[in-house]
Amino acid sequence: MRLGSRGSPLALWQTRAIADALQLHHPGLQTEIVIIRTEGDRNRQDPLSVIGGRGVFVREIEKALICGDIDIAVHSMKDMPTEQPPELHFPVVPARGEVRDVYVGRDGQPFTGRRDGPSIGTGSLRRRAQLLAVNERVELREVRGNVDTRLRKMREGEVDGLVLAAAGLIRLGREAEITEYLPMDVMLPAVGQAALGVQTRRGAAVEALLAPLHDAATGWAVTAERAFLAHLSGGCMVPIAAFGECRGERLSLQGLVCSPGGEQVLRHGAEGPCEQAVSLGQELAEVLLASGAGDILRAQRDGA
Ligand SMILES: NCc1[nH]cc(CCC(=O)O)c1CC(=O)O
Repeated sequence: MRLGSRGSPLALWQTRAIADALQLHHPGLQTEIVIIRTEGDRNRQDPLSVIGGRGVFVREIEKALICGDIDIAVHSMKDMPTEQPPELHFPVVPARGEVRDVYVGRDGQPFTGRRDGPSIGTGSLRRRAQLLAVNERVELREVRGNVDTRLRKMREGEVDGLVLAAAGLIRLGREAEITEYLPMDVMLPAVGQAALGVQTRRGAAVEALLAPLHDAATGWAVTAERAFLAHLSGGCMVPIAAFGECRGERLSLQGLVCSPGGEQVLRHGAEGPCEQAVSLGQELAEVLLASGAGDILRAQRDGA
């Protein structure tokens, strides 16, 4: 089985984890990891908002999947646009780990409760807006590069701190650098954060082999989060966040839309049966639209 992956250390860790899980369930299965360079990997200079965030880390990988160069693709679910080529899908969603974002501070001082305005490296509109909403004095900078590069630049003094996904740091073995886990009420994570997107051609024979990797609770949660995002027609260019969680048969979902400067934060929650994950996400999006999210999203799209 050929598994397509980006070449970053995080992407390779994630793809190896899927290959290992497959071999555990199917002893003797041969796997090969095929590294695919994406536009996001090639273009390290321009901000993501200029090269067009939508799908820049996935398009080439999807092409390889469609033409049969690889059998499955392993992505960070967070980086996947809500729409994908009609012949592709995610047949399984493996269990996700720690979903929260974290603050990594150069001097080890936590972010929450600070009165001064630290300089923080993050290009994510979602993170920028939520940081500004709790501390309008923060100075936001874009620090590009993969997780290791960003940590190095921060340690060298380019910024006082970084906000990153806990999952990425933990996977790279750099959990010890975490200064503070940001509470969900300060920093709601990205749709699909910490989950892996295991993508195949619809109906491919490999789907039977993937079946044991599915985690129903993560699957429902991610389905609701992505339905929420899709209903807002949001990509990664608008400050949108969501977090779904299954407890038994029930699914709870929190969703957030905010203005880029953090002045306006619209946040609501919903709860329902797991089986209704899609409508739960859509209904929560409707609640936010009714409370003014449409204006924020429109202004962001027109003005950006
Ligand atoms: N945007 C890049 C990206 N894609 C997935 C992760 C981390 C793992 C995850 O959230 O699934 C990261 C780094 C980060 O946001 O800190």
